[in-house]
Amino acid sequence: MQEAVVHVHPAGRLLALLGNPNCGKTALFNRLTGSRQKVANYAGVTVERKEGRLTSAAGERLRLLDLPGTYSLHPRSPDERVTRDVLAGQARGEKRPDLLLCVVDASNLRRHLRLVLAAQRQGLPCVLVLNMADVAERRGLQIDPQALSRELGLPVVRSVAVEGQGVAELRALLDDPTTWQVRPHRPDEAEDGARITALLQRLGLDQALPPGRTERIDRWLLHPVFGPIFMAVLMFGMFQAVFAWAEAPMGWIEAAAAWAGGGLGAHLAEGWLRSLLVDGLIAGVGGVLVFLPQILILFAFILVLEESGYLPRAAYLLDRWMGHLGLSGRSFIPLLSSFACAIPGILATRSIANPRDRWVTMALAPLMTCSARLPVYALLIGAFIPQRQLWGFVELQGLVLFALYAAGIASAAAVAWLLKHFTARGQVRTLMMELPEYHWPRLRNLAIGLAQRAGIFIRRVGGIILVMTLVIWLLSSFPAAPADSARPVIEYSLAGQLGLLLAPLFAPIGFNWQIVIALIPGLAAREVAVGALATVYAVSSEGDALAGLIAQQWSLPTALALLAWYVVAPQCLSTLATLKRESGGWALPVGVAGVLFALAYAAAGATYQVARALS
Ligand SMILES: Nc1nc2c(ncn2[C@@H]2O[C@H](COP(=O)(O)OP(=O)(O)OP(=O)(O)O)[C@@H](O)[C@H]2O)c(=O)[nH]1
Ligand SMILES: [Mg+2]
Repeated sequence: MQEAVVHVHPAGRLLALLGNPNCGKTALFNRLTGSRQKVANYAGVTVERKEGRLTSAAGERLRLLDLPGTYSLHPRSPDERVTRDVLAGQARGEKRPDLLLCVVDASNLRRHLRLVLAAQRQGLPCVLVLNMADVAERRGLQIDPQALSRELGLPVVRSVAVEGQGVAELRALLDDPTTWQVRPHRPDEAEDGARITALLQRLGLDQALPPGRTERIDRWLLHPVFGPIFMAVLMFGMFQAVFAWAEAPMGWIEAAAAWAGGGLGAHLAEGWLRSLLVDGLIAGVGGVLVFLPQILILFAFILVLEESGYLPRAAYLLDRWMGHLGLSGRSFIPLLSSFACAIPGILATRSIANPRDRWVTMALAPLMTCSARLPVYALLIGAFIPQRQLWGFVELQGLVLFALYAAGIASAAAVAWLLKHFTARGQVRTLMMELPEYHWPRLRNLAIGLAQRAGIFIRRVGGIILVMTLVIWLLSSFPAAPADSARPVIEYSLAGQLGLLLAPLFAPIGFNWQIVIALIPGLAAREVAVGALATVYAVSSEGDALAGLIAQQWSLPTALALLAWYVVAPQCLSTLATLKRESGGWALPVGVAGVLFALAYAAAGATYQVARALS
């Protein structure tokens, strides 16, 4: 039988947002469609096409595509290819747009207008969105939208996307039939530069802007000596804050879980139901949920860094250093995103043009310490590292957390360095990266960002973590022990038996069988290991908090070995699946998993043996 591919497009005319990176396309998209796509102050935030719906002023329903930013229609990186394909009508399952909304940064017309001229040559109707008008005006640029409209032969709308200015005018334009007409354009690309210069001259916009706030700040933050010092202090302060600020809210969550467990325990008769609810549900899920405050503090820092415009500066400062590892500053932002989660980090590599750099960056992403590791780190640090201050102002626990993140970065550096020697290096690259204007982060965006992260974490806790924790509870509770058993009850259960069976394999690196049990469901989501430990210990003991129990029962070398394991081990199946999808084959995920598991075993083993020898 033959099958024909039939593309069925949803109803409604199709609009697409086109523009250079970081000109505010996604901010406008969110305002027009009510979506909450990620907006941040650096180039290359959007790497996929996203769809939303909007209504015109008169009530027509239309579809709008948000596209990755691009400097030209001759794509150099995978994300730019996405945009080119949509414009050419070659994107799979999508028709060619009926109208382009060309977004430009009004304070940077000379560069941004090039793409507008290129868009006009596509033979599609265009509207020019003069975004960041607030920034341009603050810097003393007076742009007359009507004059610009006459020069370009396009409708022009002044906009401040983050405040919703210009949105109503755009909606109204969509009801005007002339908006949808293709206008004549000049075909010759070679003349674009001269044309833009002449145009800016005629509009009186060709004077060089005096140095603004951004230049003044950068004199310090990009200073060869002061810049790196500032960056180090900033990162260090971030990890200090994660422990220092989270203490109180963590106490509240712990108290709530203990209260719920105690209350339920008192009302239910001894038996499997009580064990399921108290040991499985409350111990397991509460054990993970307690780390929410720390995760949110970490994300608050990351969001402020993203919105302020500091991130590309950090990339710039690290570029030379990354060059020694065979990478460029381009890899910095994908790697930094991986501190939240490796999956968006791997997606962000689409903005890297060089294929070799791209796959190396993807391979390194799992080594960056994702937020799912934070609960495990925090649990072990809380149990084994005393709460003490060094030199009167440094929290020891925060220092150890900083060291663990640094260890992840150091192992990534080591792998990158090895890869540099074993793979063909790409050609020498100079970092071409825009340094955006600094912005004050908007409180509203920050709150939305944090609420989204909290939502993701709570859904994980209520979903995969809950399910896995209950599975662990089942496996650790059945089959039940005989009435006259001499050994601990849990050793009769399936989980106990499996753990005991696998334990010899992990004995050389200091793991006991309880850890082994916790690591297996940890493959589904790293935090599950914490919930699983909480459940395994709750089943086999009475009521103490997990941190206290493991502090009694594990040796310090065992705890350090587990930390070392967690720094390196590629314990997340969804990351490996993303690696397969983005690299288009099995070689990368299988290679990464193999190498990193071997490294994790070696690192944990070395840590264990050294710590034992020293203690
Ligand atoms: N002051 C000001 N800031 C804006 C405006 N529009 C967007 N921004 C900020 O500019 C930055 C970039 O916005 P995005 O919407 O992520 O830009 P984008 O064009 O989607 O960027 P890519 O996805 O990387 O191509 C963010 O920090 C926004 O908050 C505006 O009109 N005025
Ligand atoms: Mg975007």
